[in-house]
Amino acid sequence: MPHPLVQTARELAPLFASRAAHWDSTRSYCWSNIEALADAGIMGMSIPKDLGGEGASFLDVAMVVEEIARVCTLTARVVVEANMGGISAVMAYGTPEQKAFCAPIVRAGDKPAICITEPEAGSAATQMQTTARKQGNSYVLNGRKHWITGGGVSKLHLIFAQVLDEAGTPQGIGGFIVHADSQSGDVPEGFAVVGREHTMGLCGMPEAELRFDNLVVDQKWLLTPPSGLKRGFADLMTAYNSQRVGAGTIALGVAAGALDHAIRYMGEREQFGRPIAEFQGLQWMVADMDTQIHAARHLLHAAAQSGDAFPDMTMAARAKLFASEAAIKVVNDALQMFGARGYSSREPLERMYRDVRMFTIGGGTAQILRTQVAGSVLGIRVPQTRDGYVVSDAESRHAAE
Ligand SMILES: CC(C)(COP(=O)(O)OP(=O)(O)OC[C@H]1O[C@@H](n2cnc3c(N)ncnc32)[C@H](O)[C@@H]1OP(=O)(O)O)[C@@H](O)C(=O)NCCC(=O)NCCSC(=O)CCS(=O)O
Ligand SMILES: Cc1cc2nc3c(=O)[nH]c(=O)nc-3n(C[C@H](O)[C@H](O)[C@H](O)COP(=O)(O)OP(=O)(O)OC[C@H]3O[C@@H](n4cnc5c(N)ncnc54)[C@H](O)[C@@H]3O)c2cc1C
Repeated sequence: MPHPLVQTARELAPLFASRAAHWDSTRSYCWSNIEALADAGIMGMSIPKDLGGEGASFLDVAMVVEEIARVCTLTARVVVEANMGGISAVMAYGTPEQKAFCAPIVRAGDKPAICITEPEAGSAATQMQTTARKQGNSYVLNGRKHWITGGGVSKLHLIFAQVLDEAGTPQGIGGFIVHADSQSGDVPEGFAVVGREHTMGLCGMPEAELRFDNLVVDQKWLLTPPSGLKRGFADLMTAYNSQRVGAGTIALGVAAGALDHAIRYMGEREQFGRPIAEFQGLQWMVADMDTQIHAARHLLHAAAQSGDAFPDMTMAARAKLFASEAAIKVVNDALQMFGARGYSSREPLERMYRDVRMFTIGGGTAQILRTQVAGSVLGIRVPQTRDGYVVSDAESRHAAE
């Protein structure tokens, strides 16, 4: 039985569809859609009921995301970040104070920003240079983050940093909850949004560069992962697996929306005196598109339900990898079915094509996800640095005997 908010999302879809081209052409954030999402209870629907949320599962969220992504990729990304990734990490690992602080902000319409990537640390995220050095009861953050979705519009930020003790000795990677509202100017000293990318697609979403110059954060805002800071990165990425499922689901939704448009046009457009739906060349394309969409949905739903508190790493990687590559192909084929009309902004296909291209890049590239799946299937560690090593489970058992 789908969560009632799935039906609500379906009902909101025509409104979001009517506005999608506007956000894209004006490169503006979808504030009015967010108001509708917050009123409906979709912002923070995954937050537990005792903290004011709906207690919805990641599968529930995924089903809502697909409905919205069919018509507006931008709004779907907001829904993902308001329910998965950073906020889900806070809800799982946070102190009562951290949870009580963040939950109402998200329920009221904030999409938290997750700040992992840096100019010199993209795929190699563990090589991040941002530091958080202990000083009394605070941490002092210094560094830069790049490609931060929502930088300048998000209020909550989960900033990944190398944690140092007072002597400067590395303790591991931790996440810091920082409230900075650039819209109202309520920004802590030392926090700055220093640039915005001019992107190919998803144009209404700021992709920003942030800089921290001696940003002082009280120690109570350090999100301490359950295994401690030494394995902090692994725990934070475990929570991030939910967002990988979310990102894959956006790609799925865009593909499903593109197929809807293709089916419509195949019935409308006539050539050689008959609807183009009668040509077998296009019928077989439709069959392949439909098959890819169904396969992606099965993988994503299985991933959403896997793991304990969060989706299993391999299931999430496999599902996002498949869904993002399939979606790019499906949207490309849908655009092809429109002929020249697909290349024009009279139809949403050109926007969907630009939007969907991002999903084999953001959230772990297709190459990185393949490496993670391969490591898991082969049962080996697959470090990517030159001085890395590969030790199979069998070898390590042998060494231990
Ligand atoms: C993980 C990588 C950064 C590779 O780095 P390393 O080779 O240094 O690290 P590993 O040894 O592979 O991993 C260290 C440690 O963490 C565990 N780990 C890694 N990934 C996960 C995961 N997804 N889930 C759970 N645990 C994870 C790993 O098992 C190790 O633990 P042990 O030592 O074994 O105990 C690199 O592979 C990588 O993932 N790069 C991509 C970075 C990324 O995804 N960035 C996303 C930024 S946010 C974003 O893009 C938003 C876009 S969106 O719209 O969602
Ligand atoms: C629209 C968008 C939104 C984003 N939002 C966020 C966000 O909110 N927060 C955030 O922290 N980050 C965000 N990112 C950043 C994203 O996570 C990174 O772009 C991604 O992790 C890849 O890093 P990179 O771009 O530096 O590419 P690089 O790591 O420099 O990779 C360049 C190329 O080399 C390949 N490559 C790298 N290492 C290997 C390897 N070991 N094996 C094989 N191939 C390899 C990559 O696959 C890629 O093709 C976003 C990115 C985009 C495009």
